[in-house]
Amino acid sequence: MEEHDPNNISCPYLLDRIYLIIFASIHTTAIAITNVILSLASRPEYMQELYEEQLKVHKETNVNGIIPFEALSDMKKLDSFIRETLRLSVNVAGIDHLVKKDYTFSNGLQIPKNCITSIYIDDVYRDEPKSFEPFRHLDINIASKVTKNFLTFGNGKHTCPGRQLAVNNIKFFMHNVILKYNFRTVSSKIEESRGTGFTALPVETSTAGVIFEKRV
Ligand code: HEM
Repeated sequence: MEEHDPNNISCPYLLDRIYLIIFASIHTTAIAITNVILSLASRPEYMQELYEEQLKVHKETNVNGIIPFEALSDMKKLDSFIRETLRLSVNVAGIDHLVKKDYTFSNGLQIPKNCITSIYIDDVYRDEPKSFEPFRHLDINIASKVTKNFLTFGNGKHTCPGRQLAVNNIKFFMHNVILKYNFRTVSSKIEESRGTGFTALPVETSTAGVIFEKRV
């Protein structure tokens, strides 16, 4: 791909970039939604609590069957469930960055310029227990909030700028699915994302079946 010259805007260059962002944003959000569906289907014991919350939000806020954007902040339990799923379904390593100048860490470890580094994300998450506790983040109520031990959306200068949009989409989607269906895994067991190398993708690799039953 050609280099970007701010004094001579190239339409093909910009379109290439936009195409990449659209592709990446849809793919990452779809993976996250699949993880949340699998996560809840694996733990149907939380379904009723989440259903009651969605029903309350729907009854209190819907206008002609449509809920307003502001209603998203009333879905505290759903938000926490999503964050806990995102916390525990990340890749073992990732968030690759190019080192732009020689760098020495405080412990003496040196990384030369032009190296590509990956973060050992799995290790960062050991700051908190690895057990799935869906309502651990109730006080945060913004599943996209970046903290030192929550790296799903990266951190620092290049933190994902689409994270709020992604979480909003996941919340709207889950709100509607929970209101319409009861669902559980075919195996009645917890189905995890399956790792391929250091990545964890539910979509391509998981063969877990999920049964959806329409609510009456
Ligand atoms: C659940 C969904 C998503 C996940 C897990 C995700 C994750 C990430 C991660 C880990 C990064 C790298 C951050 C870093 O280098 O520190 C990133 C960057 C980025 N994301 Fe997302 N993302 C998601 C959705 C989206 C959406 C919906 C959009 C756009 C509408 C988007 C646009 C971007 C862009 C433009 C960057 C590059 C930022 C930069 O380099 O400064 N992402 N994302």
